[in-house]
Amino acid sequence: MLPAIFVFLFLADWLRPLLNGGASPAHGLSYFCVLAVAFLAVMYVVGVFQYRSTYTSVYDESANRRINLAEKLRRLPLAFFGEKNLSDLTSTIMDDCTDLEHTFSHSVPQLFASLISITLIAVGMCIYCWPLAVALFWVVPVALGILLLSRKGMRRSNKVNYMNKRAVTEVIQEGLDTVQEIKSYGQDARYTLRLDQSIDHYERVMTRNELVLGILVNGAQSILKLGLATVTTVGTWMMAAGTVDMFTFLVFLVIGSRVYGPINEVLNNLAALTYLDVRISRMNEMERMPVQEGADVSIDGGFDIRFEHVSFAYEEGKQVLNDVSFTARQGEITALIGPSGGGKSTAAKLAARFWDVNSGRITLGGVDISTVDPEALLRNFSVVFQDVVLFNASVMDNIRIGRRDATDEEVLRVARLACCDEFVNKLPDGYRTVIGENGQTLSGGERQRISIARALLKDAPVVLLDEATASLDVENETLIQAGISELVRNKTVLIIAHRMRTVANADKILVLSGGEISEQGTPGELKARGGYFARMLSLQGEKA
Ligand SMILES: Nc1ncnc2c1ncn2[C@@H]1O[C@H](COP(=O)(O)OP(=O)(O)OP(=O)(O)O)[C@@H](O)[C@H]1O
Repeated sequence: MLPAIFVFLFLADWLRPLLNGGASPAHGLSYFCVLAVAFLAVMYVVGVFQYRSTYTSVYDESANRRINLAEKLRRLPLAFFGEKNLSDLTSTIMDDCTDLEHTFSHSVPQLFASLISITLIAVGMCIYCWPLAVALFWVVPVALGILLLSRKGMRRSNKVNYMNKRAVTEVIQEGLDTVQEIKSYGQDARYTLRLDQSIDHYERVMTRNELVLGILVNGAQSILKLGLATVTTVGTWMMAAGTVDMFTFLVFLVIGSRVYGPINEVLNNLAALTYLDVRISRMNEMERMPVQEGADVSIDGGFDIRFEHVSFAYEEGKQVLNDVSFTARQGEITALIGPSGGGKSTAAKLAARFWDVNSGRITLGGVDISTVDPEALLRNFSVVFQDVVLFNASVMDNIRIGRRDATDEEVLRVARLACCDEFVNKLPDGYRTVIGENGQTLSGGERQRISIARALLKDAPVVLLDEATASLDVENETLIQAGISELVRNKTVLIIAHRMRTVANADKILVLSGGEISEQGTPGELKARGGYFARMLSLQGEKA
């Protein structure tokens, strides 16, 4: 905008007298040098201000958006993560936010700046000589019209591109996650073919969509070029008719050669804005997901867990638990056993409100857990699953996750109880050794011992042990019993195990089969009844 004004002032002062054969210019070159410097200074100050207000605020906003999305994810029920691909969620938080950030820091400010300067120039030119202004600017609404009319198609093709790109990411992610299985079962060629096909498809569709987009944007930009031709034609005709002077005609030609640049920017930026729709709708989808609500109440009526007529299905029509009722008492060990897929892990996860029940209710110390905030509820739980998740940190820090403010001595005590000493002492830096992503440098049994140490450190009143010792050999399982005994002392313990020797000391055993409780009682009672437990005992050659 300012350069155009400068050019106009200079031409009006220096060229008009020359062309009209009149007086000499009113201002000398030095005046225009000072004016140029002043204009440059104003442009610089405005630029800095614009950078600060636009970029800084956009990046701040972007950081907040990422934190809000991550915070939202944290509060979503686990069901959400079961249905979603994790790489997809990461892409939404990182890539989509980056796209939004880039568009709002670059395209949107440019779009508004260009629109404002074009409007001001157009108004100025209309006041100066409206017929030539019409000849110069008639192309703008036509070009914008073409682009706006094709927005629906652009949105559709952007969505297809986006989905195809996500599909490629998923195939790559799956390949990385399952590299061991792919190699073991000789699936390399099949996997590579699948990856090739999905990349090929993505490229083909994207090239076609880009071509369509290119034709539309270039078509609109080509229309713009007609503007200069109509200015030349109308200007020449008006000069011949004596209704416009040479200087005015020249001003329009000069402005005409400059003004279409910003208009092209507007067209490009408008096209870029259509890319955002699908990204914004994905973020909105995430933000609209219902979170698990509940009050931050402390449980003070003991820690008995009661299942009252609980039914649950992960997917509609596929019932996993059916009218299940039982009580796991504080100070007792309640064991859940039964055939694979019977619903044992599901029951344990429902008790910790990883999912919400479909009907019936679960109470902890008499409080309906669906009314308790999941984080507040989990403060009462120590959980040891078979699939242990470890962080890329030292052994010490991985155990300290159980209780962040634990001293080194407390961490070492529980580590010893969980029999971690034996393998940790062989690591190069002992408890300070960083164990790699998800503890990849450790064996299954070692990872499980760290997980038990974590639970010991947390010392919560309710303990869930889901196949907690399944990765340990009999010798280590026996060794670790001291730690487990300390972990479960005076607690409400729900233990899931396939080895009958692991549950032989339980106070109560529940057999979950087909989502229903088929047997319950003490180990002695169940053995005498000759049902599932007794059969398993004899199959595994163990004594209750
Ligand atoms: N996240 C999930 N989404 C959908 N279905 C699931 C999910 N987790 C488990 N299921 C299904 O629920 C049923 C019960 O699974 P669950 O893991 O509770 O059984 P389990 O008795 O613990 O089995 P196992 O002894 O083999 O660990 C199974 O049919 C399983 O396929």
